[in-house]
Amino acid sequence: MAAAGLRPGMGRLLETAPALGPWPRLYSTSPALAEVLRLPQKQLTKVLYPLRELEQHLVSDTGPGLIEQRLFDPSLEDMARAESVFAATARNRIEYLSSAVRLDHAPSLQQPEVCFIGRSNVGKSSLIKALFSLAPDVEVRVSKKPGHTKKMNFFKVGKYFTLVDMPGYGYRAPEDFVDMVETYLKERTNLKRTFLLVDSVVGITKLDNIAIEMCEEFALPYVMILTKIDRSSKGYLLKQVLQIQKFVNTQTQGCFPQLFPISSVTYSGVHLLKCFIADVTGSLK
Ligand SMILES: Nc1nc2c(ncn2[C@@H]2O[C@H](COP(=O)(O)OP(=O)(O)OP(=O)(O)O)[C@@H](O)[C@H]2O)c(=O)[nH]1
Ligand SMILES: [Mg+2]
Repeated sequence: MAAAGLRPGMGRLLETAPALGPWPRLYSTSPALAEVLRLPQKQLTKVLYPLRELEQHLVSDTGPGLIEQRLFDPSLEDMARAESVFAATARNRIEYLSSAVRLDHAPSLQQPEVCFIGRSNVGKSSLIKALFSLAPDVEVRVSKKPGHTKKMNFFKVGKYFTLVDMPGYGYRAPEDFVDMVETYLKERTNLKRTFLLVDSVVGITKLDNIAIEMCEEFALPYVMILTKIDRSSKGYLLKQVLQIQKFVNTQTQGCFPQLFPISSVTYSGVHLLKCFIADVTGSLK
């Protein structure tokens, strides 16, 4: 079965997977880790470690570090623990808290906070919806039309942290975007990490560059997420990843050197990202 050759701990996690029968698709359509662990190894790597899967297509003499993917390399046990942080239960309430158009309207909380910024339509709300797929009562609105999210939307993840879905910059951005988002990024004291989403099909645009410069200027610790990876061929995605990785390595100071490619459709990369968020907010202790 698919477990052969997998890392320690995976076998035990597999035992907890429900008996589902053979997996019919090329990748996961289920957000639950236990079900992902039942996939054949190739598909499993693609869902849990998309960079590792891409790296296999690099020629061997290109040298290490071309894709910085092993800085954050959690065990499957950590991924399972992170999953429980993101799973709603009676004791772990995951809920929409409030929306704000100004920082002084934001809920005042002591919990660590993470926020998601990026161009309108890049997939911020879709990603948050995918992160909350085990909390189906939480409503996160997504739309084909850019500029859908107009306010900062705050969500509480149990006793662990809050997560903020931001309006997008660029096309149909709200008028007060700059006041709202810049002030938030500059002054929110419990903000632990900013996740900057870049469309993997489009690459880093001029507008993304402005956001990157803002993160750098405010000395924010930020992380680049590459969205919509289900939309490209492997070859194209690899080219984009290498280009963006080079940019991060040479042009940024505050950006975490490991990229997080994700698809909110196939859940590829979403489990790893959940684990990273749980880790940076101190939720895995
Ligand atoms: N194929 C694919 N489509 C995606 C993915 N993520 C988002 N989309 C689509 O992209 C569009 C925009 O998604 P949203 O999540 O609303 O984007 P947003 O960044 O929140 O946009 P604003 O709220 O306008 O700033 C929708 O049509 C989504 O279905 C993805 O991973 N794969
Ligand atoms: Mg949105």
